Amino acid sequence: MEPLSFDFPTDDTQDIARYQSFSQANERLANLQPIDYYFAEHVCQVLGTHNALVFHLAIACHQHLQNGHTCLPINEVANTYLGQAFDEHEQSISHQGYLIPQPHVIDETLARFPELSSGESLMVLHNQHLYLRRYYLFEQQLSQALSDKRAIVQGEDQNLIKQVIGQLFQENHTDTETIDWQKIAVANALNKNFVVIAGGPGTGKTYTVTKLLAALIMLHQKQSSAERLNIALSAPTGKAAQRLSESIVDAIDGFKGNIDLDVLSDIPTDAQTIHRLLGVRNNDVNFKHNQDNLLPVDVLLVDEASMIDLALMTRIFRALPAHAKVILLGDADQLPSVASGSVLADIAPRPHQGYTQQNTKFLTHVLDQNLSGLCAKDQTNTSDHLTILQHSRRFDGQGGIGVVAKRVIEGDAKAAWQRLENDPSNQVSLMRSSTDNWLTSMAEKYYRPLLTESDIEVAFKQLAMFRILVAMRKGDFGVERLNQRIIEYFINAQFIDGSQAFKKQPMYHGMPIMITENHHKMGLYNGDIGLVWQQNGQLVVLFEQSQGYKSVIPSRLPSFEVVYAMTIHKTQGSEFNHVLMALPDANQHKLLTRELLYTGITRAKKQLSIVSSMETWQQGVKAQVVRHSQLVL
Ligand SMILES: Nc1ncnc2c1ncn2[C@@H]1O[C@H](COP(=O)(O)OP(=O)(O)OP(=O)(O)O)[C@@H](O)[C@H]1O
Repeated sequence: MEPLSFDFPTDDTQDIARYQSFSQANERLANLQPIDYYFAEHVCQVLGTHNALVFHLAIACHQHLQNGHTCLPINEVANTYLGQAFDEHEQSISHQGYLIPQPHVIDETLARFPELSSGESLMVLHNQHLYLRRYYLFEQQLSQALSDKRAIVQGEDQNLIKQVIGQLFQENHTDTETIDWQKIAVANALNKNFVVIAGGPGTGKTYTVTKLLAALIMLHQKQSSAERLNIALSAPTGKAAQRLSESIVDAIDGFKGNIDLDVLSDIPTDAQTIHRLLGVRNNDVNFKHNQDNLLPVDVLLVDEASMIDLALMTRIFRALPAHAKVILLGDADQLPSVASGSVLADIAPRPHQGYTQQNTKFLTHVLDQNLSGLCAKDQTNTSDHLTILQHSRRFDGQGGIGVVAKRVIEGDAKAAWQRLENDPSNQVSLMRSSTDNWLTSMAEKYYRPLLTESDIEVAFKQLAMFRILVAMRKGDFGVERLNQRIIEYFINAQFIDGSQAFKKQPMYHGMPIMITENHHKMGLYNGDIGLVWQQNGQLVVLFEQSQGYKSVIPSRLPSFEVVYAMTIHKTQGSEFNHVLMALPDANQHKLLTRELLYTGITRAKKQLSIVSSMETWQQGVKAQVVRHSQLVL
């Protein structure tokens, strides 16, 4: 392929420049990756143009995708420099960058390429946003699938629904003003095939959805054939799937005596990862289940939906039969997925926008309560598919963890900090001692017992007690350094044999590890946690399974790392009794966001310790994750 050259317009703001190669472009544009450059080159080649603006917008579009956005909003990049950078020491410009012009210039230029708006070209222009075609199609397909499924189903037997809900929620509300959001969440899922039940930790998402599954089974039993309703449970990670299974088992136990046993026994308890559900194929990015080979399910429940990116969510919906009902559970305030998109946050707008008149009428009838207050004033902006559970049973109004989490997500850094400084509930505290002090005291208390424990069940319970959470991999408060410091402490204190632990890869009894890549054949996935264990004279690594443990010889493990400390991103879907969150120095706080802090805080069940300066804290609470997309419902 002939390299393209780009003649830049000559004017006061733009030098004449000509890229003959990636390295030339790299001299002018900071943070340019070869893949950004070659994508842009390919776009221009297909469009048959040497236009510098199109070339640079294609670079920006590709870079946006790498940064988690699904598209590039043209108006936001107009009048900004792409790839301009400064040399801080010399206080001079290191990369001149490219000035993206005013919106009307962009519009006029892009209008010369009608194929961009056809949806068929490599880069697609849609509503003033540029996409890579693949992501445009993902967004379009998902929007369509969600709209189809969330439509209110006509002809449901509302009296039967009312009867079933009456059986499941027997408590007599004399106070007709009180809104029971759990009850609304159940009813709201019975007249449509797509719902989101959102809420913070402990708001009863799993409890509610278990009642919902019971309702669906009861309706199915009363309405139709002898065939069982085929319900699948799933979550993005192994850990989250395991927690979902456990919570559903607990909820079922709690319902015994109130709900018929033959209904409860039809509720499945075995959740699997989404990848396993869809069926991973070796050396193939496509799943076994797709539009040509649909999943054999009537109801699909997906937990921890905030972790699911646009591409995976689209693939889930592609693989579903038209009649299947989808229930997404999640906390929309948490960090979005690692890969592109922020699907849950996009489709669960907060505060709730209200319901359509039709849906409000349905809820009012089946719940036998006047719910007109839930009807949206603006009927063009409604969220029939959404219920937000409000009341956390884990964090009652008094506990410090719940209060700090709430203040952080509201953006009130000062109030959150004051609570950290003085918490009457003794749940939250600021660690003011030196790093050596808190690190060794935590390692002594929580991690040292693992070194001498001989019961693997007790060891896994001990490991779930505590975790150090950090924002980054590198730096003094990065994962790598903190893990290394704990190992060094154990060696210096002679709790472990230094000659063993200082080999290239430390390996000793009671060492916790985390898998960092998927290995489908071995059934080990990125984020799975194991314990190195002395067994019959040799070291193996044990992983918890729904029943028993998977044992793997260390030499056969996919890549992994020690996990005394881990990044907040990786803890999504997990919880610990005690969390210590160590935040980097103020000058590294660019990575910190409100959502990151909230996610870290809400991993703690009983105790939360924070290592941070006030300045870092304030900056973190102020910054919010921004993900550009046009996925709205
Ligand atoms: N209506 C209720 N009555 C009694 N107990 C409830 C009710 N709702 C929830 N709970 C209890 O509150 C606890 C938290 O509920 P649940 O696990 O369903 O919350 P969750 O939102 O799924 O939490 P997480 O996000 O942490 O998974 C559980 O012990 C559950 O049994």
